[in-house]
Amino acid sequence: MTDFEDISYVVDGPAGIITIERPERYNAFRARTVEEMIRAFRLAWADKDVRCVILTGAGDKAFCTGGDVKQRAETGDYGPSESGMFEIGNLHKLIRDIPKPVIAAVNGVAVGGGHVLQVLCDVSIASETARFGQAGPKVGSFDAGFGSAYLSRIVGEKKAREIWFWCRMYDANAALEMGLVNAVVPADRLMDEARAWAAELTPKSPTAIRFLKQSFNADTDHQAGLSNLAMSALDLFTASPEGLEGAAAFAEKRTPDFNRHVNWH
Ligand SMILES: CC(C)(COP(=O)(O)OP(=O)(O)OC[C@H]1O[C@@H](n2cnc3c(N)ncnc32)[C@H](O)[C@@H]1OP(=O)(O)O)[C@@H](O)C(=O)NCCC(=O)NCCSC(=O)CCC(=O)c1ccccc1C(=O)O
Repeated sequence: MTDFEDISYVVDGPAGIITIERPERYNAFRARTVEEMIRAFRLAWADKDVRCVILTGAGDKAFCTGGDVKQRAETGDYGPSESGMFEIGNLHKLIRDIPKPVIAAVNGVAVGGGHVLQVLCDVSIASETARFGQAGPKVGSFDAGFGSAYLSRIVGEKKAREIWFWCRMYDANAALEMGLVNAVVPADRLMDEARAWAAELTPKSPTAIRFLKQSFNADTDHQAGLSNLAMSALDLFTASPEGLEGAAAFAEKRTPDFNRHVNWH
């Protein structure tokens, strides 16, 4: 496919490889990026030769840094898309619903909505240089759906709350220790390792894997409802003065001032 602008999609043996191609924005996504990823995942779903998907980012700095905060500071949204929608929730559901394993090849920083993407992948392989974390409370955003609920299934409630409330960054070994990733390899071996994991799937029964994936998902599928609610809440929050202050502060490279928004009910 050559008509992608923000991503690339290539089929390499049994793997459909989706690469976010916005290194100048640390592979942050805008509405168009999300829409293109959805198209690529659908191509991978329909292709009988593709046995798994590898999701990665261009360059050696970032896997994905979530929503494009500069775009949000400029226009108050994540920019135009063909559908007119910002379909991040549909992308999350697609990563879960595609009946083939999705491997995150985390080549750099995975933060905010970018971290949520790697959390939702079936397995994650990290380069030694990868870093992980959530940033919502720093930039006027949050993911109260899969990004928090499913994360706590992976690392446990205490750790998930630490990750979200304190917005710290964790290195690849810390991520491995807390079960956030499956393996850590030197940066120059990352894609070979991801391809090797993909090749190992080839002789396995695709139908058994499909049933297994659906079975794992069934246990947390109720979180899709939570995710819908969270997206609606986030739409309101990001347009609020508090949400806008977070994005503006990031774009202006200053500390946000949330003090006047303290408002407990
Ligand atoms: C990632 C950093 C920690 C890296 O720090 P550092 O190594 O010091 O590099 P920098 O100099 O900061 O960054 C280099 C360069 O990249 C630009 N950049 C980085 N991140 C972004 C971004 N997200 N958007 C736009 N641009 C970005 C940065 O400005 C620099 O450019 P220069 O031109 O050189 O100045 C650090 O960069 C950092 O903390 N980044 C911000 C991370 C962040 O806050 N991400 C967004 C979190 S909110 C979110 O993702 C919402 C997602 C979403 O929309 C959503 C909605 C509804 C439900 C769910 C979701 C969801 O979960 O996805």
